[in-house]
Amino acid sequence: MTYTKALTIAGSDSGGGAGIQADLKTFQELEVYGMSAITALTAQNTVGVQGVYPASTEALHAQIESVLSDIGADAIKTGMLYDEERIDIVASFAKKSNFPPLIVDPVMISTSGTPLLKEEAKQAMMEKLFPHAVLITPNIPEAEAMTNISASSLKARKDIARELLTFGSEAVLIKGGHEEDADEITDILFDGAEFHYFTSPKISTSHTHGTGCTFAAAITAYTAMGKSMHDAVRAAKIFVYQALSRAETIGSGAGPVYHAAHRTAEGAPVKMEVERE
Ligand SMILES: Nc1ncnc2c1ncn2[C@@H]1O[C@H](COP(=O)(O)OP(=O)(O)O)[C@@H](O)[C@H]1O
Ligand SMILES: Cc1ncc(COP(=O)(O)OP(=O)(O)O)c(N)n1
Repeated sequence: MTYTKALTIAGSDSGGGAGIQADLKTFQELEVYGMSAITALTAQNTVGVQGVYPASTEALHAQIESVLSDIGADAIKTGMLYDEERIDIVASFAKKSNFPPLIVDPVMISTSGTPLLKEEAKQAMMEKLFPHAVLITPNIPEAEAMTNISASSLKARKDIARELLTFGSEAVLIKGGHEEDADEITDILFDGAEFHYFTSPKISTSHTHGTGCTFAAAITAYTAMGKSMHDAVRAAKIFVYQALSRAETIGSGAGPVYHAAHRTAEGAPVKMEVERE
């Protein structure tokens, strides 16, 4: 048997709910061999982020080099990148012609409010990394921060997707998890030709820690398996819905999603629509 392999380049969450830990749990659950290159350590739990400790640039470069020069990967995901120096390192690998499909989750700030990317590195991420990505996966605050467009309507989100696509990724996925006062949540995938809408009921829970990381990691795993972008997003949306629906109280704050939920869940109510540009 040949393993399907995926690499995550991201920060470590000591609490185990987001970052590298969420990514590796997701890869394992989907039977994808997971590897990691750590950009920064965070001291983090369900209440918040108590400390951020970047890995040296030398250490980051060496981790990626070690993994890719020997084991290789069928798809790669980025999460917390911390600053421009670390973005430059990832971009120096990503620009190589044989680099695997890259999914960029443009992590900027934790839900608890701690910056995970330096403000001045935002532009570098957009200009240096997005052109190498098959997909970028901003949530609503990230999409707004990168475009200065308020994502308050469907029309605005479509405009945001169009603008973000100009940075050169093959597709843009605007996640709707931060939609307030909604019964349903819609994620919008745009590839320049079509808008795909993925809608599910909004699960009423405060235990949403790690949803974005888990979603992007599942997309990466399905991409590594060879699924089309549309099919990878659909399957990942089902995976994260199931994980959210079984999130339990761990710690005293926002608990993590439960990555093993898909083992016993019977599907998920995800609707899909498509619209031509
Ligand atoms: N309360 C919820 N109910 C159902 N799905 C959710 C909920 N919150 C987030 N999601 C889904 O989880 C995924 C991650 O979205 P989001 O929470 O916006 O990302 P992030 O964690 O980066 O802020 C998306 O597929 C989104 O639709
Ligand atoms: C180390 C680390 N990386 C990323 C995040 C953000 O996680 P995400 O799943 O996007 O969202 P929240 O868990 O913050 O809602 C993180 N917290 N830590």
